Amino acid sequence: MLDTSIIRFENVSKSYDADTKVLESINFELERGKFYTLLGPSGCGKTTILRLIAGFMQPSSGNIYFNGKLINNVPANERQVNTVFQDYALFPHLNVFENVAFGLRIKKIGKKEIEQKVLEALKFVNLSGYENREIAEMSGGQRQRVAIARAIVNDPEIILLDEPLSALDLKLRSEMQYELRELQQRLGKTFIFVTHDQEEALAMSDEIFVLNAGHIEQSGTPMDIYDEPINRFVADFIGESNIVSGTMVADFRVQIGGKEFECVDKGLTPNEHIDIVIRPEDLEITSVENGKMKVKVDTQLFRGVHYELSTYDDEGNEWLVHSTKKANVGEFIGLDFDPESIHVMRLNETEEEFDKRLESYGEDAYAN
Ligand SMILES: Nc1ncnc2c1ncn2[C@@H]1O[C@H](COP(=O)(O)OP(=O)(O)OP(=O)(O)O)[C@@H](O)[C@H]1O
Repeated sequence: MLDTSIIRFENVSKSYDADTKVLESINFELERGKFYTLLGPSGCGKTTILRLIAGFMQPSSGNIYFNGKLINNVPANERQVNTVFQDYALFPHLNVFENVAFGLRIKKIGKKEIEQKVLEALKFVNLSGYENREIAEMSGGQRQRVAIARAIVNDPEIILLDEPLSALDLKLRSEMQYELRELQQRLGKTFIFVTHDQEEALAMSDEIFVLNAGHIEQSGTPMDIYDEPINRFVADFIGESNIVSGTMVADFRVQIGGKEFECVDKGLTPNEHIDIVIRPEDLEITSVENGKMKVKVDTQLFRGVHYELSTYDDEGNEWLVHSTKKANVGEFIGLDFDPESIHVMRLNETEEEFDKRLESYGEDAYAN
C-alpha cells in the first residue's frame, strides 16, 4: 500500500439482486489530494462506486480501505466523505447560509463556530455576501457552488461529485470545470468526480478510470489514456478515433488492409491480429504521391480550429482527419502519418500486460 493512499478497493463486487453483478472485482488505490474521475457510459457502475465510498451501501464482496483501515461496516456519517449530487439536493425552503450550515447544526456545533465555518466555505466558492439569498434566487452555477460549499464546510478528506455539471449549459459548464479544478487544488483534498463526458474527464483529472459494464478497462493520466488507449472501447470512448483491424507482421511493421506501415511496437507474435488506432489529428493531408495512404474525401466540415474530413480508402475503411488544411469533397488526397501515431492494441490484453509492453518500448518511442 502507498503511504499516500486514501482509498483502496480490493476485489470489490456489488450486486443489487441475485442475478446481476453491477461491479465485478474492482481493484484500485487512490492517493490523497488528487483529482480522480470515473468515466464511462450510463449504467457502467460509476455511481455505485461513489455510494460504496460514501458508505450509503456495502460491497457484496471484497474490501474497502480508508487511510489503510477497513471501512466496509463504517456508517456513512462516520466517514470523512461528503457528496455533491447531480441535482445538488439543496433545501429550497432554506437560504444559502442555512443550506451550508445544515450538516453542522445536526452535529450540534456551537453557533459562533458554525457562522465562522459557513462564511469561510462560502468565501472559498466566491459566494461571500449571498448568505441570505433564497435558493430560488440563485443561478445554476451559483447553486452548484452552494452545493460545493455545503460539502467542504464539514472539512471532509474526500469530496465525491456525481455528475455535478450535467445540468449546466455548455459555457457555464466549462467555466465550472476550471473553477472545480482550481478549488480542488486550493483545498488540496481528494476529489472523485463522476462523468460520462470524456472531454470533461480529460480537462480536469489527475487520473481517469475508464469503466465499462462494471469493470475498469483502463486507468491513467488523461494523456496516457488519450495517447495509448488499451483497446477499442477506450479508444472509441476517449476522443474521436480511427480504429481498424490489422496484423502485426513483425517487430515495427503492421499491416492495414493490403498495406504495410512502420510502427514503434515490438514483441508481439508475428501475424498476430490486432486493433490499430490513429487519432484524426495525427493524419496529415498531402498529395496522393507523397501520402502513405490514398483516400477519397467524402465530407468536409469547418470546426473552427480545424477542418474535419471524412475520407475512405480503397478497402472502404473510413479515416477521419482533423487538419488546418482544406481539401475538396470528391477528390483523392494522400494521408501521411508518423510511425508513433500508429497505436497497436492487442486483443484481450490486460492492463498489467499492456503497461509492461509499453514500458519495454522505452521513452523514445513516443517522443513526438
Ligand atoms: N438501487 C438499485 N437497485 C437495482 N439496480 C440498481 C440500483 N442502482 C443502480 N442499479 C443498476 O446498477 C447498474 C449501475 O448503476 P450506476 O448508477 O452505478 O451506473 P452509472 O454508471 O452511475 O450510470 P449513470 O451514468 O446512468 O448514472 C445499472 O444497471 C443500474 O440500473
